[in-house]
Amino acid sequence: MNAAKKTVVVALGGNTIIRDGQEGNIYEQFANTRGTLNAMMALIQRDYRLVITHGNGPQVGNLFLMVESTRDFIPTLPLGVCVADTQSQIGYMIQQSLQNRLVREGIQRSVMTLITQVVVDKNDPSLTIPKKPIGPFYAEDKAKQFEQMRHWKIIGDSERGYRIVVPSPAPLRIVETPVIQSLLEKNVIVIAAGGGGIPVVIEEDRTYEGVDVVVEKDLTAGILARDLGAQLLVILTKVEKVAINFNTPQETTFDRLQIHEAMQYLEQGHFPSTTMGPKIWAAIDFLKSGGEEVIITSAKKLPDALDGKAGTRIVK
Ligand SMILES: NC(=O)OP(=O)(O)O
Repeated sequence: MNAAKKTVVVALGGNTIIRDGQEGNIYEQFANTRGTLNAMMALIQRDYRLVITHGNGPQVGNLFLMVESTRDFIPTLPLGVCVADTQSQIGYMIQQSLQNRLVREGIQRSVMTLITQVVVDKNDPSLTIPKKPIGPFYAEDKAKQFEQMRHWKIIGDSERGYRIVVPSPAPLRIVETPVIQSLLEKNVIVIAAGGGGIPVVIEEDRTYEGVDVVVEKDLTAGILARDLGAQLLVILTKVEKVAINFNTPQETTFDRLQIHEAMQYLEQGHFPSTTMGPKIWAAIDFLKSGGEEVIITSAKKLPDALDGKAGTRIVK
């Protein structure tokens, strides 16, 4: 093992892979996945030990709708299993896309997707409170129709429409952390804890049992980075920089934020709980537990952000 090598955990939003205005079919998802590879290559070229994690909000919502629409003919799948399903599906897209890019560039480095479980607290009240948006955005009338007919809880999400919400407890730890660590020591690029991790609780006899929730991937990325002793956490999203008064004439973006400033803006309500909020929480927790630096930016801007020419850096 090269002791000087630094570890980075990079988190891709599920909506980087299914984009606004697209149908979201698998060909679009593969193309969007390939569109993030320059960002991954920028980290590989800087010789980091690399862990990639990703969201699954749009994908797990679509799968949930597929399961619901066939429930009269085919046995249903619980939400936790839908998370497992999307973790492997998106992991496969990233793994194969990155392997092909490495082959084309003549770089010999293995890539592996790991089925990864995340422990949540059995007594967390959030296990039964729907708050995490998944799946497509609906117009208000369609959303109301779903609420009445299907008894799903639906909320307005980021002024772009209405989405189904599901419970989303806080992640505590990743079950497979030691395996990820040993793969990193062998210089394998690991895709892990996708979709926030497959949520499990620990039973009295220390066994794991799946639960039907979707964990926030930014929070999982933060604890994954913390527990791996990573130096850098990168959160890739739709915007280039963190902003306050977002989408208003007073919008102000940041090149650099200190923890106390990020905390202050969070408390002032600048970062919504379904978009930038979890990214800022993850950044603060990671830095407080030993991380060196967090970069929040878009996949396109990451190469520049690594050189300090784009994105927002959050530091201690
Ligand atoms: N699981 C999760 O947080 O996914 P998104 O980032 O796509 O919402």
